[in-house]
Amino acid sequence: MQLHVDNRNANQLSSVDTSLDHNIVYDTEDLNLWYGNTHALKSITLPIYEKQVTAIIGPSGCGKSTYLKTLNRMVELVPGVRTSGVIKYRGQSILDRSFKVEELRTKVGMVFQKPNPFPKSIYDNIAYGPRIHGIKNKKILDEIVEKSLRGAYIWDEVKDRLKENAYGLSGGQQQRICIARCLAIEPDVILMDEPTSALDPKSTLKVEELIEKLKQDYSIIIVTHNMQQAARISDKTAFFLNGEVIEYADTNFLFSTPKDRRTEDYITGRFG
Ligand SMILES: Nc1ncnc2c1ncn2[C@@H]1O[C@H](COP(=O)(O)OP(=O)(O)OP(=O)(O)O)[C@@H](O)[C@H]1O
Repeated sequence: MQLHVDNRNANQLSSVDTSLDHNIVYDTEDLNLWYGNTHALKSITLPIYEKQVTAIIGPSGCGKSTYLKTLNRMVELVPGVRTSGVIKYRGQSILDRSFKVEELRTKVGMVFQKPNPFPKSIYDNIAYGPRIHGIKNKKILDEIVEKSLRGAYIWDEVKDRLKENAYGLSGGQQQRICIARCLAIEPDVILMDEPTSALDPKSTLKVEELIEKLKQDYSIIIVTHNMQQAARISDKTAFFLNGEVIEYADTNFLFSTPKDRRTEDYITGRFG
C-alpha cells in the first residue's frame, strides 16, 4: 500500500501537504472485516483528516461502502459480520463493546445514494433529529430548521413550502433536504455514499458545490464511482481494490502521479 499522507509513515511520504496542520478525525488501524467467509476489508490503515473531503474510490465490490458503514457501525446490522483491528473516532475506539453507538450517531451523519427523505413535511424532516434529542420548543426548532436548510443551500427554494411533503421536491432538492437533515443534529462528520449517483448533472453540480462549502465546518467522507467528482471536490483520495487500500494521497497527487500501477490503470479507465 502506498501511503503518502500519514505522518506516522515518514519514509513513505512523497507528496504531503504539510502547509495545513489538520487533525485526525478518524484513525483506522489494521481493520479487517468479514461477511461470513467473505473477507471484505483487508488490513485497512487510513487516517482521515478533519475539515477535509476524503474520497473513497475503486471498482464495484472493492469494499468502499463497507468501509463507510464501519465508520458509524451500521455494518454490524448485517448478521455474521466480524471485524478485527481498531477504528478511533476522535481518539475513542469505536469498535469496543463498551463504546456507545448512540454517541456516534449524534456526531456522524450519513447521506445515502438515493435521497431518502421521510414521508413528512420538509419542516418535520429537518426537525426529526432535534426532536428525538428532546428539543420541543417551537422557536428553537424553527431556528434549527432554518439554519440547517440555509446550511444546505436550499432555504430559498423551500422557505415558502415548509409544510409540504418532501416527496414533492426534485431528486436533487430531496438530497439537499437529506443533507440539511444531517446538519440539524450538528454533526462532526458527514458520511456520503455515492450521494449524486441518482441525480441529474445540474443537481449533481449543486450537491458538489454544497460539499465544497460544507467542508469549512465538517469532515466529509464520500464514496464515489465518479473519478472526475473525486478529483473536483476532494482533498484526499483513497483507492480501494479487493478490500485493500492500494494508495492514499492528496487528491491532486493521486490523480496526477499515482505511485501504484493499479491506481494508474484504474484512474485511466483500464479497468473498473
Ligand atoms: N450484506 C452483505 N453480506 C455479504 N456480503 C456482502 C454484504 N455487503 C457487501 N458484501 C460483499 O463485500 C464486498 C464489498 O462490498 P461493498 O458493497 O462494500 O463494495 P463497494 O465497493 O461499495 O461496491 P459498489 O461500488 O458496487 O457499491 C463484496 O464482495 C460484497 O459482495
